[in-house]
Amino acid sequence: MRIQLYDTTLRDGSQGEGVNFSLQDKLLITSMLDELGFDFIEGGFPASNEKDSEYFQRVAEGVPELHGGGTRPLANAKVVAFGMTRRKGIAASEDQGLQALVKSKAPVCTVVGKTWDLHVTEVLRVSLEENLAMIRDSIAYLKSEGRTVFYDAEHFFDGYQANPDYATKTIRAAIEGGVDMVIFCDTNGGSLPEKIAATIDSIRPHVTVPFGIHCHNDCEVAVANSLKAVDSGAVQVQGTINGIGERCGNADLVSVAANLALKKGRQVLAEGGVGRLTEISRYVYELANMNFRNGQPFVGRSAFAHKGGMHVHAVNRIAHSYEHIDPAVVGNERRILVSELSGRSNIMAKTTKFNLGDDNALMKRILDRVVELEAEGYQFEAAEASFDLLVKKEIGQYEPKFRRLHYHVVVQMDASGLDSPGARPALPMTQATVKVQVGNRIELVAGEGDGPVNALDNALRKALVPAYPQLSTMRLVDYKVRVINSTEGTAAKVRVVIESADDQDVWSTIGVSENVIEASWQALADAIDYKLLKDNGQLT
Ligand SMILES: CC(=O)SCCNC(=O)CCNC(=O)[C@H](O)C(C)(C)COP(=O)(O)OP(=O)(O)OC[C@H]1O[C@@H](n2cnc3c(N)ncnc32)[C@H](O)[C@@H]1OP(=O)(O)O
Ligand SMILES: CC(=O)C(=O)O
Repeated sequence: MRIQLYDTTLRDGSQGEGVNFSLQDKLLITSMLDELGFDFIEGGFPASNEKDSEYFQRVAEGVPELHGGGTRPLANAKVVAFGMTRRKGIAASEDQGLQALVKSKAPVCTVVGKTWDLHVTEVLRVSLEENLAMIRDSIAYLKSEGRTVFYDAEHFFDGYQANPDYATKTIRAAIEGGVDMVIFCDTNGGSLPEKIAATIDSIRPHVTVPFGIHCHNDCEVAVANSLKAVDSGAVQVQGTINGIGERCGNADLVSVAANLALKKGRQVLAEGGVGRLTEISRYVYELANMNFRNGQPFVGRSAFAHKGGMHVHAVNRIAHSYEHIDPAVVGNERRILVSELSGRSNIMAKTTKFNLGDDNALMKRILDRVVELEAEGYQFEAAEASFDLLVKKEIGQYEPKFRRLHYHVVVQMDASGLDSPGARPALPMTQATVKVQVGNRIELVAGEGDGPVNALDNALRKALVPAYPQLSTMRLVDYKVRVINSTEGTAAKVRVVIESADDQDVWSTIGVSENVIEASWQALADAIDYKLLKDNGQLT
């Protein structure tokens, strides 16, 4: 049986700290959710702000095509407008929030209402009877306007525990109002799966309409709770992509979809939708301007990354020995990491592109070198391009493309700006001079930059571009520095990892030294070496 997936990334997800989608972001995410086959997309709270009310007008005109320009109508999903039950003491038809739902023209409206008597009397400060009327009237009004109506029973599980009789009356009021589906919400995220199952079993005889589940993740079990509710008869799961949302977030619909499809044999999404879960997860992180969560189940970069030597040995023989599913099924990929925890199998898997055969002695030599360098502070799992260069050196196929003769970096700052109150000090002047040998030529070149590494990079590139013009297409995209043994104060070693890119590839290189400039030089030099070998076809 199909389980409906109701995405609230654009409403409850936006309630997550630091999350703020622009209108265009919302339209793009809507388009991708629709492509994957999500059933419902809760686009926003039209009574809350202009952006959300405009969203519904724009979706009615069409969502952006993700590949190529133009707009298109939704193909799979229905868009949902969110609001709350009418305010106390007024008719539903007079309530501005409900009017905003009607004005949104969304075919489906979800209204949230109070289940927990504590919230009714102490937060809303209305009588228990008035709250029942607010629920009933609001739903009846939206139904009279021709909408499909879902009722989010806020704090359902806590409310039922506190006063099951009253909680049941609120659900009956929704049904009397003509609701199409009741959604049981674990709003505070404090319930465990056994409470979800027991509460649903207890209320079920009173629920004559289909029901769904909406869980928050405050106990880190929102996905488990959602799956449990499906076992107990829920036909809809509400959640957000990557679990973003208020406080600790919502049930991660990516994991919910994957578990329902792959573990429980339930039908979800459109054909091919499960295979795009990794894509949508990363897309939403990008638009939300959030870092990917490497350890995220199913779709994280590390979800199928094998590091321990014994694991890699086994995975090389039979992949599912250490994988619960084939990563490709959710659009992810297997990765083999190299580190001091590796065995020969990691090295063999990482060097297949060099066609080294199964030369055990060579694998052992490369492994020993990795272990030795990692003991000095290198970390090759973060710098796969430097690992490739290490392999080339160990197999005797490395020819340096340039030789460092000398570099000199100056950072100069004077007292300007310090004397006049309120003035900001000038930026330091940074210059680097680099002397390198390229073939028979000696190049002595100076460069400037925003900081010492930028100046060094500019000078080194300037020195090498005459011999290797392809370096002008390469750029530095990320620079990370980390103190390795911080207890040793200024004598501590630092590890620099640089990410570089050209029009085709992105690669990472590493340097380690007591001196941050020297560590940066090593990583920059490796980045350039890698680019030159790659462009010459010498990395296969
Ligand atoms: C569980 C959830 O996530 S529900 C969704 C929560 N999301 C949001 O709150 C984001 C959008 N919210 C907003 O933009 C604003 O809070 C608005 C527009 C909804 C309301 O703004 P304001 O009118 O300024 O009220 P404010 O936010 O301070 O307080 C909420 C009001 O709604 C009332 N209220 C809360 N829930 C309900 C409900 N289910 N039914 C009716 N009234 C309710 C409260 O009693 C309070 O009114 P009061 O001050 O008269 O007692
Ligand atoms: C409706 C909702 O977001 C909640 O109860 O958590």
